[in-house]
Amino acid sequence: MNDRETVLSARGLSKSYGQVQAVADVSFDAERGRVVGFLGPNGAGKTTTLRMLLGLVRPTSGQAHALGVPYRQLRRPLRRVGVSVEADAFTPGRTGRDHLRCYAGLAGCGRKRIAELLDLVDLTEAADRAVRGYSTGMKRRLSIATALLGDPDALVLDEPASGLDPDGIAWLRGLLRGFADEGKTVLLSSHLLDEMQKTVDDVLLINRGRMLYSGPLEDLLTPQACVVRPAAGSDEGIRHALEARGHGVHALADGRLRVGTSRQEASAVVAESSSGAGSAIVEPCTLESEFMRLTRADTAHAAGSATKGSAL
Ligand SMILES: Nc1ncnc2c1ncn2[C@@H]1O[C@H](COP(=O)(O)OP(=O)(O)OP(=O)(O)O)[C@@H](O)[C@H]1O
Repeated sequence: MNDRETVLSARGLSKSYGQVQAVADVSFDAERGRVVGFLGPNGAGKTTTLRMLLGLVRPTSGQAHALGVPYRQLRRPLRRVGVSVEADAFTPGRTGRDHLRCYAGLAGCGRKRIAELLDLVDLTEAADRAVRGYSTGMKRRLSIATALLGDPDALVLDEPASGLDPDGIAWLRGLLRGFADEGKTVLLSSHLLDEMQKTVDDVLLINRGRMLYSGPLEDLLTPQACVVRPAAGSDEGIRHALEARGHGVHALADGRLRVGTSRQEASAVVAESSSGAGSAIVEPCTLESEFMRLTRADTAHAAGSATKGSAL
């Protein structure tokens, strides 16, 4: 197998629910050895796409493949693609250990693997308690253990970090990195952008069901752009100074400005502006800044098109 082997893929995937276009013509490849973050605002279409990939939702059009075939055609799927998409899908009266036992047969593993995984997700002590008494984070850990049971080639995880405490989130980051470093593939959705910036190799960014960006994180975080945080009262002056020099400026949700030039150039413009040096902090782009820039621009574009359409 070569390094750039596609493990999970979508081609022209679309899904409509009546008038709602949940996913529109989405294509991507998640490659071997990569952690791929699937990001987007609420209602963007992430869960619907993951569910189509896993054969849980039938696409209106397009195809999704796991290891070269539709997920439902995989033989021994738990050994190929580990899945955590509904962290609450447990029988409440069953213990954590019994839950894993139910899937162990399908995953082709025995008691030893169950004990190892309970240990890995820090549930050994709680293993013989009913899942109904588990906290949200404990259920999430059990769901992750279930995904890992068959020692699969790939993991598909929908918001795996939600409900985990800070130690748990750091643990998950290490787990996913180690998994990818073994040459396996992770596709995960999350709203925790700082965490995703520390975790992922590639980014899929979706908004209104459409793919806005698909590629390496490092290409998204280009040094040819930066984030300017103006001091109170300086924002208008700094914005005008940057725009007067021909730099594209996008206001982020929290008053910061995402600027299409290097940090060095932005710092020089700030220093020369009427507000003067020290009136703003200039920082590198982050996954959060690029997420906000791309999704806000796309949403504004859609709103503009809708207004134009209704005026006709
Ligand atoms: N079963 C369904 N019936 C009708 N509409 C649906 C259904 N499932 C999803 N949708 C709609 O499809 C769109 C995408 O939803 P989806 O759950 O895929 O988004 P998401 O990106 O996972 O959102 P979140 O970040 O909030 O979990 C939304 O408008 C949602 O209301």
